[in-house]
Amino acid sequence: MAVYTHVSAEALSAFLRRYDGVGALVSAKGIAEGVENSNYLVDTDRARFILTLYEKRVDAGDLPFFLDLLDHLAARGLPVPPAIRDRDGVAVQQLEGRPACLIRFLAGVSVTRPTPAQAATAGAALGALHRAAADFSGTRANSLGIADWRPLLERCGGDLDGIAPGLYARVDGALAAVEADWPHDLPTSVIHADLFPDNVLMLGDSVTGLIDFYFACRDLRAYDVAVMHGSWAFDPRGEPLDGVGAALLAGYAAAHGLSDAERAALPVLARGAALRFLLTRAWDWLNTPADALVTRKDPLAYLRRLDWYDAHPEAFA
Ligand SMILES: Nc1ncnc2c1ncn2[C@@H]1O[C@H](COP(=O)(O)OP(=O)(O)OP(=O)(O)O)[C@@H](O)[C@H]1O
Ligand SMILES: N[C@@H](CCO)C(=O)O
Repeated sequence: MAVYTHVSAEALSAFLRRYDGVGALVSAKGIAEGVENSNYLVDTDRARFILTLYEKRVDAGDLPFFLDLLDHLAARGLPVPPAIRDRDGVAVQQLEGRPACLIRFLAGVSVTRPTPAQAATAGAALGALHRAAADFSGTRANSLGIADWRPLLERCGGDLDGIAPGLYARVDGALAAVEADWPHDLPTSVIHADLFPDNVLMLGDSVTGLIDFYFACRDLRAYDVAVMHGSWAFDPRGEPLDGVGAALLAGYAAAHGLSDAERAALPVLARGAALRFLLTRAWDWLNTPADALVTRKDPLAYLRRLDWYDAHPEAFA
């Protein structure tokens, strides 16, 4: 469970009183998903909300960018949850010593084993997101982009071999190959950069919510497609799901378009995305505080994807 910061009922009640019309606190439960921020499901006598307290990887200075992006996408009809402003127009508050936002609750559930039909609509939602982001002028560098992976590898160092024998050398070699082949001339825009199944809320085959924009940044659009491929087209252990990757790409291409150059780059972008999540998961695996209520995510599930991408260069043809 991702609850790093505990919120008392008194502090939460006082927090809610800053807002007009949200009602009085009835209950608050820590949410059992996620690893980055502390999230609570908050029920008042009027409605349901999400309370997010921003933790380790979210820089408070970036919050205005994320919140402006959510407002921009919501204004264009995307199912994203804007932060609610208090009666003074303030979205980012302080609660229990952390930056915190009250966020509109969106209906839907995230799928753990997507079908091709669900992957197609989720891919189309990413295409719609890229279309809507095209005229968003805000910008933020990718703080977990290709330039950051080697420093992260070196920070993990030989401890990686404690996760799996030979892991450091395997990642070092794979990263060198990705660095050598990385494309630098593909189209960029603001991208989500973490659109895993757990960040897409669905009812049946329809997308009802796109959440967790806290890695959004300006980077290659096709890298966003590769991040989605790695997280959607495999089961949680890293075994490929029949037809799901192809359906995801078809959904994205139909909604947005995917050039031949972008498609040709997907094999290296997908190996890069696999390394990004392998490395951040490995870092968390090695450094998660003992008292955190968080379920660590398995770094080796991304080693299996890396192996699969190496063995299937034809996957994106
Ligand atoms: N606006 C929302 N409406 C409904 N549910 C939400 C909303 N925001 C978050 N959630 C729920 O809270 C969970 C955790 O949220 P989120 O993914 O933002 O956390 P995180 O710690 O940043 O996660 P991650 O590990 O994916 O980076 C989601 O899986 C979802 O169940
Ligand atoms: N979605 C990521 C967590 C955010 O870095 C993962 O599952 O590893």
